[in-house]
Amino acid sequence: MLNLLNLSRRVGDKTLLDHVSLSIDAGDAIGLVGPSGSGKSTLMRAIAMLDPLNEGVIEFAGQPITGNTVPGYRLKVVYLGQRPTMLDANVEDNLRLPFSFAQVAKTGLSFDRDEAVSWLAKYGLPADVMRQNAMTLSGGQRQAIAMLRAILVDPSVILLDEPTASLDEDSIAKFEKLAKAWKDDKPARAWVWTSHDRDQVTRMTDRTISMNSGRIVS
Ligand SMILES: Nc1ncnc2c1ncn2[C@@H]1O[C@H](COP(=O)(O)OP(=O)(O)OP(=O)(O)O)[C@@H](O)[C@H]1O
Repeated sequence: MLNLLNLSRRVGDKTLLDHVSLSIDAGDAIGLVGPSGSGKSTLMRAIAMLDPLNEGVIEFAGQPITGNTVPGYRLKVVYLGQRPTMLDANVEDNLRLPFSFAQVAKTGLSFDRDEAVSWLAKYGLPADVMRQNAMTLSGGQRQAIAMLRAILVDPSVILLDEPTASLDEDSIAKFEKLAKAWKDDKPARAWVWTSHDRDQVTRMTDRTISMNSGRIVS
């Protein structure tokens, strides 16, 4: 589904990614591990095409992604970081936000409130949370809303970059359950998940890739 070929990223004289190649297949659940500073976030952001590359090609569904194919690709391959940005607005407005983007409108997707409410319920939140200001949510709830905002646009791959690093045990369990519900819903869905918690990597992924110094080492 997704082929990364020889991705390199340099900033000044520093090499952040050094000729990284990787295939992500439909249904994959990949754990990306490595010491702090080894390049995991840099690789995840590169896969999401959020940062420029000096070298390399990203192919999605057999097509190299460049120029006018990038915006559509960004809807299918989505990055979720540790502290996602929320609008100072209610949860519903936050969930509706992607649907105001021209690129999403082009796909014909529209915001489905009932679907949003059913995902909230899977996380254990009642429908009236839709009216709550997102700034008043707990860290775990905010992360769940950020995940739902991604899910509602129907991506193929989610890049989960230490999504639960700052959460308590209960919120971690609920987030993992929500993520599993998304993945199990369609077998072709895939994720790459970075975490310093080895137990979480074991729970949430089928194969592990290790990075060091901007390279995949195993
Ligand atoms: N924009 C940038 N400019 C310069 N150096 C950067 C930039 N972004 C990241 N780096 C450096 O690249 C290296 C890899 O950073 P990255 O955040 O990808 O590591 P990581 O493996 O995700 O670490 P952690 O596990 O702590 O999150 C680090 O040395 C970091 O300081």
